[in-house]
Amino acid sequence: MAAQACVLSLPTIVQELAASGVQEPPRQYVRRPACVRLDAAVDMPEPIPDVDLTRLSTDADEAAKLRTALQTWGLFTVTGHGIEDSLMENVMKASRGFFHQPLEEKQKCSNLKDGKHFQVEGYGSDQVKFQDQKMDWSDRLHLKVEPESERNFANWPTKPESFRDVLLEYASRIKVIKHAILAAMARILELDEDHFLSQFGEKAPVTVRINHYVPCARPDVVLGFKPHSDDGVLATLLVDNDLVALQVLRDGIWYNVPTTPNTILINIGDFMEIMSNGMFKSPVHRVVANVEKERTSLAMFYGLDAEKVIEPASDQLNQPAQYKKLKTKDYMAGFYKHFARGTRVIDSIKII
Ligand SMILES: O=C(O)CCC(=O)C(=O)O
Ligand SMILES: [Fe+2]
Repeated sequence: MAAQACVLSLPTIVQELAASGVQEPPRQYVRRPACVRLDAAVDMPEPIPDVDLTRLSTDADEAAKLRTALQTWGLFTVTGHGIEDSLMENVMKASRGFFHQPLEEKQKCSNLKDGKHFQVEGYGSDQVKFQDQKMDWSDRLHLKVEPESERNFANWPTKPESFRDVLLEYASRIKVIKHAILAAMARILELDEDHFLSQFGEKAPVTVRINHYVPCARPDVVLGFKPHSDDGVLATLLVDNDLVALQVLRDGIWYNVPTTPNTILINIGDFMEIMSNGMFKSPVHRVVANVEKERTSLAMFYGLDAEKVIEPASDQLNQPAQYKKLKTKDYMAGFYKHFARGTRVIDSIKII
């Protein structure tokens, strides 16, 4: 394990650290002295809006509910998507099952190629980009699902055996949600119904990030997932238990976001905030650690073709542009740098 002392190149697997029985998290996980508990938050004053997809295109009340969700929390749950509970249970079972395997098996999908060169796709922790970077108390498996031509099964787990098929099945079924929601968002802004859907391009990526959070004796000083907003147009989230762990920031206050198994939570991403000229906000969120229980979540991100220009629909909305336009690949180049520092690319392209 001597190589793991070099924090910059080889971050530790948190699951291994926790299994070794450490009580005090190592320095690189500790974010600040415990004057403010990092896991502190208040409950949301109202339930997260729940949008019924079967009524979205015909019922004005349902569309109004979506509009409110988009302009307040940037988060909502969806029903009426037709995805069976059994499929959601199976994809979460396979996801959790992956993390419950011996390290050796998981390392077959390591995101450190040749044991040292970091790539986004694969199993491990996030890239350490600079000295003193604070690390999250979680491990993750990151995979590219689309475009199909860029699916690299060499990075995918072969165990649990069901993993590949169930994930692909879930990814193909969940597309209906993206379509229904993006068409409804365009209608809400009185844009052409395919305004957002037409932005994706042929090589638009769909990526999956499966997060595994193990218990930590000091949830007051570490975070399971640092504050961030998601890249991409939107993200869907599925969880394996009802632990209160996800929090969203609004007007400087952290709110607990209740999440339950078999319920799909939608999260607006930065690209949508830009394209909607700030009408729809991409929420800053984080995940707090828990003393007793582990948790697994599966987030699916819908991005745009790397060559596409992300730009506000300011002309169509008759508004001055609030964000500079930029190519998706330039946004992504800045994303991981900002992500590591806990800052947001979107803040750097706002027109003040
Ligand atoms: O685990 C969660 O609840 C959220 C995960 C998340 O925000 C992400 O993967 O981007
Ligand atoms: Fe996120």
